[in-house]
Amino acid sequence: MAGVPGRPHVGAAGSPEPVVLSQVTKTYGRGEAAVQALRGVTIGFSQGTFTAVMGPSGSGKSTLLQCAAGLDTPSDGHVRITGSNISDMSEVQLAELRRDRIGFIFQAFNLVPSLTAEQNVELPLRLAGRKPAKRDVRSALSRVGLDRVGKQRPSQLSGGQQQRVAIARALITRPEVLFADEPTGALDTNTSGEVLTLLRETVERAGQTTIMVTHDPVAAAYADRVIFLADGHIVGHLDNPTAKAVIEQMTRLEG
Ligand SMILES: Nc1ncnc2c1ncn2[C@@H]1O[C@H](COP(=O)(O)OP(=O)(O)OP(=O)(O)O)[C@@H](O)[C@H]1O
Repeated sequence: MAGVPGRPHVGAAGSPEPVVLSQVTKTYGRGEAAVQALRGVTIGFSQGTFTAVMGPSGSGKSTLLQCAAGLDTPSDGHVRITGSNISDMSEVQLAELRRDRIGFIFQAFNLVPSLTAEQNVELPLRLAGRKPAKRDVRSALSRVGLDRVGKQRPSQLSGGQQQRVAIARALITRPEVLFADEPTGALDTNTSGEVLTLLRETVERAGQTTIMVTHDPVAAAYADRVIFLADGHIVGHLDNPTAKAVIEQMTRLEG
């Protein structure tokens, strides 16, 4: 898994892998209270693919996502994001990486309540000291199907609309990788379908590398690949998953 610093890793299939984990372990706490959340995870995420991460509660899904996104550092092993080993980066460099090259979407939307939809979408650019062009902000909202709500605040929007604003905000910087932690966990079935279709379209249209943690087999079926975690290990994967195949695999893991 060695690579040239600053260049994306190239996976076995010959495609670039903007995110690569090599023998990653993560232990929380010490001594008797220590919890091993990840126990030697090695995986690459190819450019332009959509991966779902599934597994029983406590299997390490969120920890994997946090380490893969540079929000947390592994106890051992290496994480390379867009070609850089995050262990070699300072806090400032990591913050810049997260700001400029990575997008995040969370279950709880995490919009700023006092800002309008447009101002929320502009926020990552403002934080990076860039002046957002109104045209870019409107077109980001338009791409997620929200042409008319730019001046509204989050409390005036439905859950699905709020998550669309969060997606527009995550994509405004054109990040190399989009991480989503349970993005449909707070949405009803129909709205979930709309949000997942939007994520799928972004992968197809913009080649957006997307990694999503989910508990929902129907959501996982929107991905190109599902990886399954159990007890901190990757224990299997499914390519071109169907919800039925995902349910079968999960039943085996939880049984
Ligand atoms: N900050 C922390 N401090 C201590 N233990 C933690 C911490 N974060 C996670 N853990 C533990 O690490 C293990 C993996 O947690 P993680 O949240 O990654 O699992 P998960 O698969 O995402 O679970 P869920 O589906 O319930 O969200 C669990 O045993 C959890 O209790």
